[in-house]
This record gives sequence, structure tokens and C-alpha cells, in this order.
Amino acid sequence: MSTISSGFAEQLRQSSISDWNACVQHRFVDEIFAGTLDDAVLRRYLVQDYQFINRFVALLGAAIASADRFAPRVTLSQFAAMITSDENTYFLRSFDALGVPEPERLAPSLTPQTQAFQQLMHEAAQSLNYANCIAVLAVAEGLYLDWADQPAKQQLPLPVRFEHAEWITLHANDFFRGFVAWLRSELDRVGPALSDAARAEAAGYFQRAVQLERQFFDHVYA
Ligand SMILES: Cc1ncc(CN)c(N)n1
Repeated sequence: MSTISSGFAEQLRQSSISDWNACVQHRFVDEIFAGTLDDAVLRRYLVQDYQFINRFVALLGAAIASADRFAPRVTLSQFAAMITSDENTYFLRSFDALGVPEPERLAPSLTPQTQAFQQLMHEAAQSLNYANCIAVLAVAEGLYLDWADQPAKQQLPLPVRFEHAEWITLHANDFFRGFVAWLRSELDRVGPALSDAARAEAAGYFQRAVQLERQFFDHVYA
């Protein structure tokens, strides 16, 4: 697809395509689908990711606050409800299964990669700029849809353990597909009306987020 004729969402994705594809094809993705992910890796990932989710929900709140109309607030609120129910209980059940004690669930030491991601989400939220917020959300959810919903992987049987299977199905279902398509359509809707400077700012958030997603996957193997 040409980056000139495509919408803002696809232009942004193309601007980060090598990091984007590195995430979709990451070793973590292969191993979770195969059910061979090492428990120590999964545990590191989930403990850090729960701290990611904390700031992510705050970012959703900022997107809700900065949206230019009621309809996006409704869609974002419905997504926030899913994250704080089904996804939250997935983490809690996985922590139980992996024997993660309370202090590590609530206040683990944060890795530099988690801190950097939290900082990015904090900055986007503080900007109270809808395009910046949506740019980061579109990376976090768009990338997860792209790795979890790959046609070749969908033909495989789901892994046996729920810690692996549910992390896939939480990111490959019709509700999630609809939400990611909506995020992309929001970027396409608001992008053309932005000034050049505001568009560059949103692009900067998007590109930093894709780099951080890649580093986040990498660092749980370090
Ligand atoms: C780091 C990261 N990025 C994205 C997602 C998908 N919500 C996540 N759980 N963690």
C-alpha cells in the first residue's frame, strides 16, 4: 500500500514498519502460540506488563477527557471496562498460577523499559491532546492485534495453558478487532485536520511507542 494515498494510521504504521514487524514476528509471539514460553519469561513479562496496564488505563482516561465528541468517549469507556474486568482478572489468575506474591503484583521494581513506556504514556496523557493519546493507544492495541490475529497462527490449536491461550484470545476476538479498527479510523479522522506541527507530534508519540513495544518484548529475555 502506498504511504501517500493511505490514511494517517497506515502512514504512521509504515513509518515504523521495521520495529512493528519485529514485534509481530517476535520470539515471544512464537513461543506463546507454541505454549513453550518459559515460566520465568512469562512471569517477568506479566509482572512488568501489569504496571504498563496501570498507566495505560490512565491514558485511556486522558483520551476520554480530550476527545472532541461524545461517541469516542463511549467507545473508549467500553474498552476501559474490558481492560479493568476480563484483562485484569487474567493477570490476577496468572499471578496465582505462577505464584507471584502480592508485593510483586502491586509494586515490583520497574525495569528501565517499563519506566520508559510509563513515561511516554504519562506525557501523552498530560498533553491532553486527543491525537497524541490515540496515537499511543493505536500502537499498543494495533500491534497486539497484529501479532495475536495472524492468519497462519490462528490455524494452530490454542496452547493448553490458560496463561498462554487467554493472552492470545484477549487480543484476537471480534470486540478487539472492532476496537483496533476504530482506533485506526480515529487517527484517519483527526489526522488531516491537524497542523503540520501537531501531526509531527502525534507521529513522534506513535514512533516512540513502537520502539518501546519492541524493547519491552526483548527485555523479558534479557
Ligand atoms: C507493553 C504492552 N503493549 C500493549 C499491550 C496491549 N494492551 C500490553 N498489554 N502491553
